[in-house]
Amino acid sequence: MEPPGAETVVVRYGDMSTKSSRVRRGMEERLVENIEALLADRGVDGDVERRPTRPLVWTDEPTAAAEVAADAFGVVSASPARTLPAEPEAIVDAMAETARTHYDGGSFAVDARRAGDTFPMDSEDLGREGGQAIWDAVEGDFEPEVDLDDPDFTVNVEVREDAAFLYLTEFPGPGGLPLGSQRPVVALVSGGIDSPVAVYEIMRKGCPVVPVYVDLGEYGGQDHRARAVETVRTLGSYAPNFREPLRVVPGGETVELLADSLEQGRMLAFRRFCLAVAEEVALDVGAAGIVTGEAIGQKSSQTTQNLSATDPITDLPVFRPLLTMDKNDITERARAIGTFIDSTIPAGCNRFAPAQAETSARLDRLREREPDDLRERARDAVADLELVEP
Ligand SMILES: Nc1ncnc2c1ncn2[C@@H]1O[C@H](COP(=O)(O)OP(=O)(O)OP(=O)(O)O)[C@@H](O)[C@H]1O
Repeated sequence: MEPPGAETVVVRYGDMSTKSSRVRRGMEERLVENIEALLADRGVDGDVERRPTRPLVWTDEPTAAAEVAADAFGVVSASPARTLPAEPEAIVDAMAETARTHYDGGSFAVDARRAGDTFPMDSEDLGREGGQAIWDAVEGDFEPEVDLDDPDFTVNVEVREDAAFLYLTEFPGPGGLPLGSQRPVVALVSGGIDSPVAVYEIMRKGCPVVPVYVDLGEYGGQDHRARAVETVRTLGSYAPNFREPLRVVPGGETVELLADSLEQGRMLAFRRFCLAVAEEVALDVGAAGIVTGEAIGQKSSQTTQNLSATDPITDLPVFRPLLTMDKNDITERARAIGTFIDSTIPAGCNRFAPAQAETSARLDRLREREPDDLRERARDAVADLELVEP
């Protein structure tokens, strides 16, 4: 719902506001570019204006533009709004007009906020005057009731030094930092439920992502790969100006070798191979680290002991945004961001996991058992990777 005369979107951000003014300015510019790219990608008109603390989108489609802006990383919320002079009379009149258009009975409230000290009224008085104006505007047709705690209808106003913004709805955003405000990372995407959520979470913190899928050959198959491609496509819709093709790295030969030669430690040797692959790609693209979808104890291969045995294959930091999350919460997140359906494409792959899972691997034993040339294998596989545009 938008107020009559709405012609803008008020964009609010969170963590960026704690930065120094120089850093914040850079991030605001980044955020503006990202919102512009999202609007263009989704075919919604809008001109984004960088303003201190509140970027605006000038648009003929405020509700659609607010929904798009609320998908930008860094944004806490976005509201389709009407811009008004920062003057009590103009604001109170617009509140009454908004109520005449949208109020259809029940309780109501005015939520007024004020920044700066040039406005000649405090927010409580503005709320009271606006409430009275709304009451007068609708009492002929309804029996209005004021309820400040749980109203059916709320008219919000944010008064700033140079303008006021009247709005009825807030679309929640992901929070975090604007994409591109951190160095890129390489993400290992298997297309399961977890790794796409990990990618989303690291993007939410500002890191552009180079996605990598290790093809399992006979142990994977077209559908296993399709899950990765589809989830990367969905994730790309949040990052149109940072979209990277999926790097599909042929791992079939190594997976077969591990399946034939290792019972104990097979999964962990494969995980180490994946990390070595990711490191090769990271060196190539200048990425600052590697992202996986692992969470402590979610699978036998993901005990803290096992994680400590896989990481030493790489010198890069391994980022695990889901480390302490529970499966239910991860699944809920996957549904919310739209990757869940893709992740549940039946992959029908052959069983690579050993009958007896290892939960407390020792690095020295793992090194003895795994092929000596795991790194070279990773290097060779990366040399043969295929770029797949999702
Ligand atoms: N074939 C693969 N290609 C790329 N990365 C992979 C692959 N298999 C596993 N990974 C990485 O290792 C992590 C743990 O792997 P695991 O086998 O436990 O996950 P999964 O169930 O296949 O997928 P997910 O963790 O995405 O739900 C994944 O989150 C992912 O980051």
